[in-house]
Amino acid sequence: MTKIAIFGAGLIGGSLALCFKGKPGFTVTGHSPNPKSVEKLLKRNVVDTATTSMEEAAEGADYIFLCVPVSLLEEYLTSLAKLPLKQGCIITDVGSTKASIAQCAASLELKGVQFIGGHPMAGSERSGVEAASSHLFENAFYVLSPDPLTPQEDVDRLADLIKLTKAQIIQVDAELHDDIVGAISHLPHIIAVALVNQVRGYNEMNPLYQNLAAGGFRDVTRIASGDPKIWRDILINNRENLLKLLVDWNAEVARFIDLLQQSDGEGIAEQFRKASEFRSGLPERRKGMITSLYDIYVDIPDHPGVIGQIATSLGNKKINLSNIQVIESREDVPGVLRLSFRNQEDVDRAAEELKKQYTVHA
Ligand SMILES: NC(=O)C1=CN([C@@H]2O[C@H](COP(=O)(O)OP(=O)(O)OC[C@H]3O[C@@H](n4cnc5c(N)ncnc54)[C@H](O)[C@@H]3O)[C@@H](O)[C@H]2O)C=CC1
Ligand SMILES: O=C(O)C(=O)Cc1ccc(O)cc1
Repeated sequence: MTKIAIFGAGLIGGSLALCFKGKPGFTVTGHSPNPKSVEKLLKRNVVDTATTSMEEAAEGADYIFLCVPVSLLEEYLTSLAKLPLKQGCIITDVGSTKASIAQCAASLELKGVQFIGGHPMAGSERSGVEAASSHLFENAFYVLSPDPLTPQEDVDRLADLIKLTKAQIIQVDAELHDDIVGAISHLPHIIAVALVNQVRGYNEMNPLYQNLAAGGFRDVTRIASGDPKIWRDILINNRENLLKLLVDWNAEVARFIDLLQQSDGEGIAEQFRKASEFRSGLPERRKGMITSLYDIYVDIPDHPGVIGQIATSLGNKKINLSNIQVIESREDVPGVLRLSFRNQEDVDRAAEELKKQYTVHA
């Protein structure tokens, strides 16, 4: 039996556990210091066994996944290094930053055990094991940041296991990872939060701001709902990169101030053209980062009961909806419904079914 131990089975750890659990030859153990969390893991059937004892969870494990908030990773790795681990055990993590944990691993004496940093580039603004899904990582990138001295066969062994998540594995140096992910994930989270808070301030004077906020505002700010503690840790950990990125962001803001002061319409249009061109080159339907869900959009006439009819027709075909959201709905104007699913198969089946009656944008 290959034993996989998951430390911190929340959104990411729980989703990994679901990818491994039930596969022939594998047994999955969850660890949390909190007895209520252990109980919940067992009740939700996310793991085969669960324990509050770190020693018990780690004992005999072939793979250990550290899935706790970034600020706890080093503490966990340091504690594990003191335990009698199985020879050949691979310890990995899922933290959104990679340089500090790599430095910590390099400073420890890990005898007969390898540490290989990892980061599944998929997730959501939700947290906790309640939001876990075995489909979370499908088609997403999964970064591995091995130290250059790590034997390739160990990296390959971990990669083979991670393939069960259906993610696409890519190796990136830890420092470079933090630089790039700072720009494409951490900075956007700061911008989304700052923008929401700017509008929240205006809304205190006039609640019409909130009422009118739809479409673009919602799309661009979804990630502002991320878990405050998880994001506090990520931003503090990657602060050096983020401070530089925010200087560059200030320059982008200053450019728009300048264009507006000059009423430079051509300059503004040029900014939109360049952005649109780059954005259209982004991978489609790749989960994680900005596009995160399997969504379809349905134009709906604005009359009572239509949402219920759509939900019922999908239910009749046993197609599971993971989320439903009215994006725009005004009197006499067709609204748009965003339907989210857990996998591509459900997206395709739902689109086929709804196309019979509605205009569907997949
Ligand atoms: N949220 C996301 O979309 C993504 C998060 N990550 C990384 O994954 C890791 C976990 O994040 P999520 O699963 O989103 O968070 P989560 O809040 O859903 O799960 C965190 C887990 O750590 C445990 N935990 C929290 N505080 C603890 C403590 N003091 N002692 C012991 N256990 C504790 C929780 O009980 C839970 O099991 C973080 O390092 C994060 O940077 C990586 C990719 C995506
Ligand atoms: O929900 C989104 O779009 C995300 O940005 C998810 C995400 C959050 C944190 C990560 O380290 C990786 C991916």
